[in-house]
Amino acid sequence: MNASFNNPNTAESLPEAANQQDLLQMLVAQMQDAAMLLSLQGDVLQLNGAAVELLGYAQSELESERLHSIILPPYKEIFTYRFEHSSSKNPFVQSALEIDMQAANGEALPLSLSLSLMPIADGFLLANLRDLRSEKAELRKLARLAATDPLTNLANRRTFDERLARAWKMCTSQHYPISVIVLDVDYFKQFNDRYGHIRGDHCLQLIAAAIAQAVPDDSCLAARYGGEEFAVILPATSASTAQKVAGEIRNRIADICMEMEGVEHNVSVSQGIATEVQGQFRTAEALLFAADTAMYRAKLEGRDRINQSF
Ligand SMILES: Nc1nc2c(ncn2[C@@H]2O[C@H](COP(=O)(O)OP(=O)(O)OP(=O)(O)O)[C@@H](O)[C@H]2O)c(=O)[nH]1
Repeated sequence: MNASFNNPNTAESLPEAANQQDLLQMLVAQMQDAAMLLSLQGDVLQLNGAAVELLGYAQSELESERLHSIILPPYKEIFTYRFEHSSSKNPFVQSALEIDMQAANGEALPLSLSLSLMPIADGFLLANLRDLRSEKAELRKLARLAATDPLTNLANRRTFDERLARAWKMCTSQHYPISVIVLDVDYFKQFNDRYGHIRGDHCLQLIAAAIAQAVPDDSCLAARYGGEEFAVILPATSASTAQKVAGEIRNRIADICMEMEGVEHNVSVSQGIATEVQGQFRTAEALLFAADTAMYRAKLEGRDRINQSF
């Protein structure tokens, strides 16, 4: 194909098209949005300027290619099949579909792709490409915000509940133990009353960081469960290992020293642990409730201690 490529940003009238196909190519070249002209079988015939800019390929690099050669799984095989079976009687048309396409620099570009039939001669497909990178980044940011407690940066209660349900299912189906630790800051009302809520907030941040550092790996989750209450999920973790994690949290919190009004102030937490090993808890909620009850026992027994539910 030998279309004359016009500058899409000027209002100069198009040169007279010799035939409909030339006219189609001229129109594709004029489009502001990224577009390609394809044969019905997906051969790339033309990229407009916006498509060259988006994908980074020169027209000549894709001319002998088929569109599915740069579509990434899971749609690669589907597109290969659909193009192979595309004909003027049964063209492969597609409304906006989210796919990943390989750009010239190797990057996987998330795009919305639609394919429309241009009924000229035996037929062409017009592929419209919309860049979804900023939308995806925005969605990831929103998902992160929705999952995180803004004060401490730990997971929030909703994330905790979802992860506990998933971890419970995985561990009980595989007959792995699963442990939960519930932690509550001791005498925190007094702290707030004496030093104010802003210092109280800073204290919660330091405690959250200490808990996060004590959590063994990414399979575990530390969350802010409520005001001054935290919780940790330890999948595939026995009661004795959970006890060690709780001990590590206790040590790290003991190291927190906030100097206020010339006085050093230490904080402590009461912790309750519950572990599901052989079907003693029927649900994840029952396991969490047992850890919470164990934590309250730790409070009653004097605070700054770890209580295991049996
Ligand atoms: N600064 C601050 N304080 C909070 C926050 N959330 C809850 N609190 C405070 O945490 C305190 C909890 O007090 P209580 O439930 O009476 O418990 P406590 O004083 O820690 O006593 P025990 O738990 O019995 O050891 C209250 O004063 C709440 O206002 C928060 O986000 N920031």
